[in-house]
Amino acid sequence: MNTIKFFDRKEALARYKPVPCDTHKGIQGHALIVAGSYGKIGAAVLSSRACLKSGCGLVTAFIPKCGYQILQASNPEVMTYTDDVEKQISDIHFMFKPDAVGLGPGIGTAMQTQKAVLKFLSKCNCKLLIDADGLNILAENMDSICSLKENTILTPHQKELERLIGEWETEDEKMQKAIDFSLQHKVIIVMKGAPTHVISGATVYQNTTGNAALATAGSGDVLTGIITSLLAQSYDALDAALLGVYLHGLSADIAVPETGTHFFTASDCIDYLGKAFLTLEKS
Ligand SMILES: NC(=O)C1=CN([C@@H]2O[C@H](COP(=O)(O)OP(=O)(O)OC[C@H]3O[C@@H](n4cnc5c(N)ncnc54)[C@H](O)[C@@H]3O)[C@@H](O)[C@H]2O)[C@@H](O)CC1
Ligand SMILES: Nc1ncnc2c1ncn2[C@@H]1O[C@H](COP(=O)(O)OP(=O)(O)O)[C@@H](O)[C@H]1O
Ligand SMILES: [Mg+2]
Repeated sequence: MNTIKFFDRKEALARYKPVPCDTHKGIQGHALIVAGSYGKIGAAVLSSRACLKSGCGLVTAFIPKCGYQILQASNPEVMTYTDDVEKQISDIHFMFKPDAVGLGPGIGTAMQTQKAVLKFLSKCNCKLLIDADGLNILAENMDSICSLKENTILTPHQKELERLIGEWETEDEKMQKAIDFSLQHKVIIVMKGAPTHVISGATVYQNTTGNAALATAGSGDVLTGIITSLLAQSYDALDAALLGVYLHGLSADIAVPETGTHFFTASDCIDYLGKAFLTLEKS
């Protein structure tokens, strides 16, 4: 069994980079969030807002046409590109070079979306995180995994992980299969759960923040936004994954004494992110 390293405040401080006082939005990173479909534009709203609220200079969301007004009204600071198709993504196109892309929350697995994602993956050469339906599409088209750039971040919950690596019988077997997958495909796996493990080849980190309040719709979409933001701000993939998971959990830990567990939603996770970042900035 591999040794597990605990990722705590000391580890987070060692990786955290304060924002330089002479920076500007043009060098704070431009992230692209590819998310949403009819009925799940909320996933795009949450992930793009979390991305912006984690320090990214510019955030653009690529969404189906039906999400335009919802997204612009919910997140006025986020720019949007829309697909030509109304209810789902059919062709991912944009006119700038993103520093990082977060792809998958709420996009569904319609055939035209699958084709669009596979085409995008075959051409994408920037830092990339794949979540949710992006992972489900990958699992249904395993050949395309060869086209992923080294250190692409995958953020599966348990069910999505099973679709990617197959079933397991014990927790040890699950961990070993995830490690083998990470080694074979040279990807970083954020194995979401309670607790979350970040797997980079044979190295496994266990996160030390987070609580049951995160068991609520959209909290994974928020995590996608946070990690993509850190990637765009020039954190390397492993540091972005580790710090993102830590801050996401910490935000919920800070929130819960004030909100309670039942009341807490994914939007609260975003609202308390500032206080989570402050615990690193103040030291
Ligand atoms: N407001 C929105 O627009 C929202 C959109 N969402 C999107 O909806 C799509 C479907 O996501 P789902 O994750 O619900 O669908 P999935 O079918 O991928 O996963 C749901 C299944 O996985 C199981 N599962 C999830 N986490 C688990 C865990 N930790 N341990 C064991 N089993 C677990 C559930 O019990 C259920 O059977 C995704 O694209 C997602 O991003 C969700 O994030 C919810 C909010
Ligand atoms: N009981 C729990 N304790 C700690 N973290 C949790 C718990 N339940 C869920 N989470 C976290 O919440 C997030 C849920 O992600 P996900 O299942 O993708 O949600 P969604 O797809 O609804 O956005 C993950 O980061 C997971 O680790
Ligand atoms: Mg999810």
